[in-house]
Amino acid sequence: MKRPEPAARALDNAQRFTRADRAASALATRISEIITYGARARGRASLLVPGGRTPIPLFDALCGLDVPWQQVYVGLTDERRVPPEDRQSNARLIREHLLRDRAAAAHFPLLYHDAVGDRAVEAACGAALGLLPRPFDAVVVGMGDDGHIASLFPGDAALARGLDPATEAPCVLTRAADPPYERLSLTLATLLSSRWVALLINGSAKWAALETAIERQDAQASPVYALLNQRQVAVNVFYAP
Ligand SMILES: O=C1O[C@H](COP(=O)(O)O)[C@@H](O)[C@H](O)[C@H]1O
Repeated sequence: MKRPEPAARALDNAQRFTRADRAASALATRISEIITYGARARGRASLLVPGGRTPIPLFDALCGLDVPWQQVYVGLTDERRVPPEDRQSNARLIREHLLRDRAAAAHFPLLYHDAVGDRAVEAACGAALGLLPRPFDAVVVGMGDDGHIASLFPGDAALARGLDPATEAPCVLTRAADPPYERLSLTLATLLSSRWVALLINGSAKWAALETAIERQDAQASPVYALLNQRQVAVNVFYAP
């Protein structure tokens, strides 16, 4: 089967590094340039980042860089439905690894809210996101070995809503199998409302999952395919084995 554009282009143009810390450092430098430019040009800049283990070296590299952080609004691509002090919280991860050193001056609206009812939780997520300048200056997306992006999981009941390019919903509630938490995920349409997008992946298993996604051409089976195979904004893949 012919590899579809623009997904194939994203893979062909991937920036490959020999080590994860080198990929993290190059991505941190690029992000610092983008958000510094955005803050100077428009007064405020926004940066969305994923949770998980992969971006930790990126956060460690980025937090000490010379950026007008007090003009930067940091947000998450997704969150677990747990309070920010919980060990599973992505907000806690961001506070521990990114919002320190120079980056401690950045703004960080929380996606999680202890609202009652699923729609209220989604609405609170959307309201928090509304505090970030749009289009976002830079969005970094992570990916699981199963091809999930943000918290948009294959087989999840909310996946179609999360991938719908026409949705006006900024956030959807989803459910992960492992660990079994309810999640809050930005919809793909929201993730793509950005001036610049990167996909950060480490490890040969994730690269193989990316290639499988492009071969299968099925976003329901591999949500990352929907991220790669769109023409709204180019996806810059940063990869280290
Ligand atoms: O649960 C999550 O998983 C993915 C991938 O995490 P990693 O540990 O394999 O890097 C991440 O992109 C997502 O934001 C996070 O909530």
